[in-house]
Amino acid sequence: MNKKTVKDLDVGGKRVLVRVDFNVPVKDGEVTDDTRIRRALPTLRDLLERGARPVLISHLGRPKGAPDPKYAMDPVAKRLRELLGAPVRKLDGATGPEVEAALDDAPEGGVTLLENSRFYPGETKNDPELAEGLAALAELYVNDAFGAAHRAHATTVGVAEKLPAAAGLLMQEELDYLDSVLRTPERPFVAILGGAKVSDKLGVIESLLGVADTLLIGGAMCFTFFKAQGYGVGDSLVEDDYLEEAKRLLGEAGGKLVLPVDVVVAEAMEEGAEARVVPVGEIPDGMMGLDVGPETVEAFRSHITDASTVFWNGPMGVFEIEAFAKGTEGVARAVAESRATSVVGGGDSVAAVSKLGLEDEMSFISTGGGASLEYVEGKELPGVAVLPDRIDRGE
Ligand SMILES: Nc1ncnc2c1ncn2[C@@H]1O[C@H](COP(=O)(O)OP(=O)(O)O)[C@@H](O)[C@H]1O
Ligand SMILES: O=C(OP(=O)(O)O)[C@H](O)COP(=O)(O)O
Repeated sequence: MNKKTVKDLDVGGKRVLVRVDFNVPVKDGEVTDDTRIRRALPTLRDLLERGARPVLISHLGRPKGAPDPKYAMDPVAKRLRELLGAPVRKLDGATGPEVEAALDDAPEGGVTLLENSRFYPGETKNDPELAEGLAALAELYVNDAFGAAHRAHATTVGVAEKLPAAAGLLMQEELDYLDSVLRTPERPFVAILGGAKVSDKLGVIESLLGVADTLLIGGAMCFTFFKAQGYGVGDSLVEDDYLEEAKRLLGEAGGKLVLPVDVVVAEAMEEGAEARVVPVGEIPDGMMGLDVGPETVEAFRSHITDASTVFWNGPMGVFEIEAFAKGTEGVARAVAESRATSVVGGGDSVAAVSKLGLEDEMSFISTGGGASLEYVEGKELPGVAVLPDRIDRGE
């Protein structure tokens, strides 16, 4: 990676705004997977050791541009406090005179965590006024939020244009690893896609098919393909705007694109719902597909076993609920057991792998799902593109 990093900045005594991706799963006020927080610690520790005063900002979930207690950063602050071993102060805003005044009183040797950036409507619009307000909080900017680098938002792009900026250590590690392994993968290269951000991910399938030898599709997105094939999908999640594209992709991809042969269905996506396995094409009306079935897991496993490189983003089903977790578990175990170089990316995929205690069996855990997908496609990530290049001394 030829970008300036935090190591190139003279941070001593300075206030440094750090964009982190603390978009972690939260249940009943507790962070249920802290991978993204732990992975940001090296940058935070480096800044603290060099006498900087870090001010952290992140989004959490997808609130609609206004404060929403469900997405407040307090549970994240609590977990960060336990992990960092230095004081963590959490503020209830992310910009404005009150925040500025609070930062003027910042105690030495700790970090300040700002409130969810998506409580501000300007964040996702990359509004220059919000970026200006954020830039007023610090003297330097560091982006360590690889998981959000594919978003051109005020905290990832706008503010980077207004302050001296650099990449954080996690950002550097992610880009260096993904560059070395996925841009020139050892073949066969098998990509596995799942999850629920269907409209985000359907768009990348075409370019992924250009890079991978086989693409295994599970999660919610397979139902758009089934519907495009003319199958009944009951109440499963479907992206109707993509049906034509799905049809075209199915025609063009041939055997490269592998869909489930059976699915787990239930009447509702909830704990205790009665689940059963049905062949694809036999999803009853009033039921929804919430996981891939056992025959699919076996079929996917044989592709994974033959692979030399595996890239996985998105759980195969609603793994948070026991009855719909077997597909994700089966695929996770197959990837863990394979001899392939394996990269797992995405907040929920990583949560699924760590829930099973399989992190150490993967070659690399990427903190970004959508971001790693776009990177593998060969796209430039806006949050990276905006950072200044590193010019070696003597050049
Ligand atoms: N068939 C399905 N129907 C509805 N939701 C699903 C289905 N399969 C997986 N999901 C959900 O997808 C979510 C993760 O999706 P996504 O955010 O795209 O993955 P990642 O964070 O790994 O990139 C999980 O919360 C999971 O419950
Ligand atoms: O969780 C994230 O992406 P991922 O689910 O693709 O890994 C990032 O924090 C980006 O979140 P967003 O997709 O709401 O912009």
